[in-house]
Amino acid sequence: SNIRAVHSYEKYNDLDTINAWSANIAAQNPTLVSRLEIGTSYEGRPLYLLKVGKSGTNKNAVFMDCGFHAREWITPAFCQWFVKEAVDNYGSDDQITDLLDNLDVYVLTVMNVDGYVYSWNSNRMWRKTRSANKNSACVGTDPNRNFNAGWCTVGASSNPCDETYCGTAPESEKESKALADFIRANIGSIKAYLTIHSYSQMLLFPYSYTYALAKDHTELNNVAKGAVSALTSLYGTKYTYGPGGTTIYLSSGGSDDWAYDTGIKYSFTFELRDTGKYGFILPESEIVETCEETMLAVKYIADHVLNN
Ligand SMILES: NS(=O)(=O)N[C@@H](Cc1ccccc1)C(=O)O
Ligand SMILES: [Zn+2]
Repeated sequence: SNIRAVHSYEKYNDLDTINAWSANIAAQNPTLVSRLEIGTSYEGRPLYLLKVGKSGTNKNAVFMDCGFHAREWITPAFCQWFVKEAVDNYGSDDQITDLLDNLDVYVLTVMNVDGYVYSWNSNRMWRKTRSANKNSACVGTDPNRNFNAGWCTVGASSNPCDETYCGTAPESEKESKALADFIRANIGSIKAYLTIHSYSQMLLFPYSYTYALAKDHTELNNVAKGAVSALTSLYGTKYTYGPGGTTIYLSSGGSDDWAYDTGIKYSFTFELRDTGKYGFILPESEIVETCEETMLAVKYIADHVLNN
């Protein structure tokens, strides 16, 4: 039908509503927001990237994505919240104004668009992409096992029927390749990579594909510590933080490890609310609090990037 759902920041929005929202927020804030397409998905849907920041030349940037895993609906909700907060508070909130004057924030609101649509229409617990696998009836690749970082060595499966299927090769998925191509093309300016997942209430950083400490471990650990205390200060939500391998589990092919090894020092994975009571099916009543507290952590990291 041609009836368009009304967008709300306090509800989960389907992909059509999100795409209408991203077109509108760019059109209504032409000096702060522009929308570009960085590729198309397996099923042919556009991958829209929002560029948020005062227009200027050779600014540094932060890249943030949401919706890697289809069922993690709180994450696109947070990416939308971030953009809304940025445009609503630019000019009034000093931290936001400083941030957007000096940094661009690239926001990929939904990375796994096909999976997200499938989780709305067919299987709420879907995780992977929706690409066909040769010689298998099983569908999809885990996009967070599909990057060129220790690819398919630990914590990933070469069985297309598994939830952590690594794909046929690094960046085998059109969505992974589009993201990696954009970052490679802008590697000189992108100083931070934030990938937003749920659930567990954790702030993770490289590595997940090995227990070896990242060369920047001490700094990343200190930034994570500060970001988590900023987050916790609002509603008391408890987060743990540390390298992915020891904090959650060993896993390879993750986008954060790939971004870090590609030269983006400030690479973090957020695992938003909750710790398992509702899990991926976080009630809409928790969207606002989750977004508000996560904003504090993201602003803390962006501030560190700006001042280092
Ligand atoms: N969001 S989640 O529940 O799927 N957990 C993540 C955990 C994770 C986070 C960062 C790098 C690798 C793995 C996952 O991809 O398994
Ligand atoms: Zn995830």
